[in-house]
Amino acid sequence: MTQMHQDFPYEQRRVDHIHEEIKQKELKIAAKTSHLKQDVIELRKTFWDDVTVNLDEPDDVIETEASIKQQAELLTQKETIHGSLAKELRTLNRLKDNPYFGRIDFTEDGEEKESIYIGIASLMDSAEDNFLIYDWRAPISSLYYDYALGSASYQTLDGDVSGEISLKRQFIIRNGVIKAMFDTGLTIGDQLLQEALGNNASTTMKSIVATIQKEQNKIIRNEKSKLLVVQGVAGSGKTSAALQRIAYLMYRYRKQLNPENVMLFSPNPLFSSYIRNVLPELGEENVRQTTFYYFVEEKTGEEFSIESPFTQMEYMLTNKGTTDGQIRMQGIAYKSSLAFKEVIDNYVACLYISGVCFKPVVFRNQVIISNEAIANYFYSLDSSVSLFNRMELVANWLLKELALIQKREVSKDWVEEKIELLDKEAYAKAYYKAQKQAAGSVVDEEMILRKAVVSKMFARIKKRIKQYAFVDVPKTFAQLFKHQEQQKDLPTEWNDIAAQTIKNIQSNILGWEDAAPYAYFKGKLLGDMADRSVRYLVIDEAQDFSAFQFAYIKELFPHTRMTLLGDVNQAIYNPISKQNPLLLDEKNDVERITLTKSYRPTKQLVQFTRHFAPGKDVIEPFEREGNKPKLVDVKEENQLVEVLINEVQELFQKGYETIALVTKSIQESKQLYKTLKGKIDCILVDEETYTFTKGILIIPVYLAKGIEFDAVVIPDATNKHYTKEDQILFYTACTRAMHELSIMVTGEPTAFIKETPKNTYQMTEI
Ligand SMILES: Nc1ncnc2c1ncn2[C@@H]1O[C@H](COP(=O)(O)OP(=O)(O)OP(=O)(O)O)[C@@H](O)[C@H]1O
Repeated sequence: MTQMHQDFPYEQRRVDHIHEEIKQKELKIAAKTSHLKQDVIELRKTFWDDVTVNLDEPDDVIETEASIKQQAELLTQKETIHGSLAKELRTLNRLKDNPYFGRIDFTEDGEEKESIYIGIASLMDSAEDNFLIYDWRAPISSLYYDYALGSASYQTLDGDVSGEISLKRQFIIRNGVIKAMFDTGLTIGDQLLQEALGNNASTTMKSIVATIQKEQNKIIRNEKSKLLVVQGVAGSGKTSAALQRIAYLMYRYRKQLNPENVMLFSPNPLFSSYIRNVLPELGEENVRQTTFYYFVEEKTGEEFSIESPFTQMEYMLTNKGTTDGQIRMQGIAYKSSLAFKEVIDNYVACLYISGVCFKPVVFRNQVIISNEAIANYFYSLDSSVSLFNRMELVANWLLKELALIQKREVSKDWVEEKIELLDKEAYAKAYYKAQKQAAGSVVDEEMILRKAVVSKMFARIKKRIKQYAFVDVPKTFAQLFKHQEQQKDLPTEWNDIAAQTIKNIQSNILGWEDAAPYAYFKGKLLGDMADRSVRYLVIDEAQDFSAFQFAYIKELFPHTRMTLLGDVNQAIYNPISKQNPLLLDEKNDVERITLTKSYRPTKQLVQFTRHFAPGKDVIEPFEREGNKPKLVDVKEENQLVEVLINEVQELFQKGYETIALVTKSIQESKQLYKTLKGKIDCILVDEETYTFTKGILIIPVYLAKGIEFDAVVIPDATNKHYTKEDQILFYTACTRAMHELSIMVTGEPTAFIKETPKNTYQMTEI
């Protein structure tokens, strides 16, 4: 019997003991909670009994206010305690089934040996003296992730603690029973990781705390740099590390950090729902989560309908050969660059002297303040004052002018007609107000009503003025595309790009490539508050952000610590350039971490896909065995559908639960769905799909990004379909597979397969 087996009875007894301790704690908390709940109900019922309400004198009012405040505070205090007890109960409940996953025996220099058990939360003994379980994020727990047996150290706020690890043990505990335990000499033993990765893919991402790898732990616990940039190959655990990092930060700064202080940009709503469970599973609330699309849409306002990145992608995929497509492609590349940001900055500098377009103030279809008058006032102000500060001065001036006009309007004839049209309620309201204002003196009822009518009509205009609606931002932005001939490094097709952009703006449409530039420009013109509430910003799939977009983000969050995670091999939106946020040559306060090991796929899948990875990075497989990818050459094109169906059914019979037919575009997905519908039970995933389900999914690669499936089938991998330019798309599609990959061709396969050694895949001819 091995050492591990010898300890089994001891370890199971310990688990049982912990189970008992937890039950006792639960009982105590339940008793406290029930008292508190009773208190809260009672307090709500008798809230007013203990409040002395007296409104006779100003002093009495103040006293009454204080008394209500005191009572409310008491209620809030009790509710908060109740909330934190409920949270504690939830944590205990999770620990009851699976109290811990690891143990290390650590002898600190000069101290006695201590057994440290590591789980998803800390647990103290009943005397609150000793830790029965340490939270995986506690400083001492980093020993488990970072070291094998032997000398080891960890950091605390008081300095480094060093010593010796003499045992490292892993557990799989379910429902309070130890299912397996392994002693390991390596950092984190392969067995547990093998078991985690060997399972079927899940429709929601799982936390990886039990098997975090050393290099991932560096990302999770990084605290030094203001900007942490992680380049990691497909399936290396970037998203997993990002989420565990957020959980770590929430724990490390639990006194200072609220969920609103952390923001996560994820690639699309489907992906957001895919990762939504991870933080709650770790006992943390979800943080602010959005996509860059929604973020920008909020900034641009309602003037435009903004094209989504997917529609842009679809346009590019289906219009590549057309003249419009070529022009647009050049436009996208230019508008993604820092050179374009400079063009905007130069244009904004010119606007200090002239050029901002204004809209007239209109009342009852009449211009009451012309746009020329507004422009004259704007440019009469000191030109050293920023544009947005001048906007505020203009707004104040307009409101004053409006007050004078409003006064004049009150006695005009049209008001009488409006009074007659007032409904009973409005009439009564105005009358009541009049009575109150008059307080005993003679009431000029008509005058009061006139004022009420006019004031109501002016209220909307005033509100719009306060929102700077008098500035014609779209028109001012469009002008940028008219006079740039003097700019250096303009793309050759600039005039056509400009014409395309102006046409879109005039139709109230913003192409995705114009969305961030417009939002940036609008912020320069009208003012955009730097967001100080976000202390940590995590950007997943960062390679899909253009240099322009990232520069904009940095201006909006000047004091925020950022973590960027991505893979240059998967940059499907932007042609990868030196300006890509992952490659930016930032010197100050930047730390870079590279992940080269791919955990998602089997060894055989990595040995195949790494031959056509677009970059030159090293890609190491995790040693998990599986089948070689399958290349199915269908000789007769009309048999393709039947072969495809057989392939999918075969995979299904093998027990795979998520099988994705990954296509290049949504157009291809829709076509395939039409063909297969009724023949097999399949689901079309498009931009409107917000949750991810098991089954046979038909999905375009740009929506499958970041997600994984048990098996991936590429329905058409011919060289006509995946040309040289589609390397990133093809690579991204193939790397979504965890266990199996099947590639179909009818004719010549794509060059990427042809250049891959034949011994890395199995070829079948049908
Ligand atoms: N340390 C780990 N322990 C267990 N599973 C892991 C670990 N690291 C990664 N994985 C698993 O590997 C898979 C890929 O992880 P993840 O999606 O985080 O990678 P990624 O780098 O974001 O991938 P991609 O860039 O291809 O979208 C997931 O199933 C994840 O649970």
